[in-house]
Amino acid sequence: MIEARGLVQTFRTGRGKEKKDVHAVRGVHLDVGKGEVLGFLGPNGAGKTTTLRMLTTLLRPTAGTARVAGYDVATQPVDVRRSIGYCSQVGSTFSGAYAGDEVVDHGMLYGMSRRAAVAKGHELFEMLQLDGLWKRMPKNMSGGQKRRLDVAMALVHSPGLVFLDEPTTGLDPQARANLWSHIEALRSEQGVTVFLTTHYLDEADALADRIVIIDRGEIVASDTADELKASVAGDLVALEVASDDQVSPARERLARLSDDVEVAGRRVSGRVARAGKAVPGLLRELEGACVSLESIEVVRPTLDDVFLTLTGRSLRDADAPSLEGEKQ
Ligand SMILES: Nc1ncnc2c1ncn2[C@@H]1O[C@H](COP(=O)(O)OP(=O)(O)OP(=O)(O)O)[C@@H](O)[C@H]1O
Repeated sequence: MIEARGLVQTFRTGRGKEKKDVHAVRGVHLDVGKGEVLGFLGPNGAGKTTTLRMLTTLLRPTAGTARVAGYDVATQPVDVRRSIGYCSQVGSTFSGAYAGDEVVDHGMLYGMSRRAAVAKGHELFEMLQLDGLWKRMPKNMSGGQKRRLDVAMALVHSPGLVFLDEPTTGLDPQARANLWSHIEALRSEQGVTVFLTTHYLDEADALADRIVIIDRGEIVASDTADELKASVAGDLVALEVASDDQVSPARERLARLSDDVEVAGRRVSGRVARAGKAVPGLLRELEGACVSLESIEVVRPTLDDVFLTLTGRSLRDADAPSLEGEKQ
């Protein structure tokens, strides 16, 4: 559904001597298959929206090519737009008409008949739990309802591929969870391919089949959340032994599985690849060495651990301000 090769976007900012190039996206390769939910994750300013704007034909790439839904973004933009749905980060600007009429107008803009757009609109209102709000003006809706209306607008013409740019930013936890279940249903019930940008780790973790992490305009990782976590960080295994003389044998057994064992009092911990598989054997060995445990904790790494390992920075704190290139 999406095939991007070497996408580049360089913005020229400032005037006269203050002219600067901002290298927002620096050679992005991406492949997204049919029916896949791709989580496009990165800190603020990493280049997520810029990449998405190139893929949706809103911005012409400085270099590189992309095919979206089978069409070239540079030479066949109208075909691309007809084939996709797009929910922008800022949301739609509504005209002051009723919510239902907004959706119908949007569908007709894509060439649907009024009757087909009304029918599809009602179907989407039901699916997105907007029933009863057809004749409500969007300005009188809650943030969560408005965001779901944005999604309805993106879906009215039944695209097979939908781009959602930070769809849950600004929503309360309940509204976020609610929108997640709708996004999940798009894929599982309707086979829609979803390209989702987010800077929420839990969102990418919960929704995406595959996660692509972008940092400073470059892709630094692409895999399932499980594989990313397994390959980079390893699970943290923490043992609490029953007495001081058991620390040493526990440390020795854990060191067979982990390169970075740490000891703090009676707590012995270390990162272990695929701990779910390794821990039963470890427990048997500890028992054989007469080590008795007060507790054992296995903590799975987060996507933030992955980002930290890849870039040396935390995704939570990272922003990507230093994209500016040479002064012109
Ligand atoms: N029109 C523009 N002119 C100049 N610089 C721009 C423009 N649009 C974006 N940028 C810069 O390009 C970089 C990437 O921005 P982009 O909006 O793609 O990031 P993002 O990952 O979507 O961030 P966020 O999560 O904050 O939305 C940033 O440094 C941004 O300031």
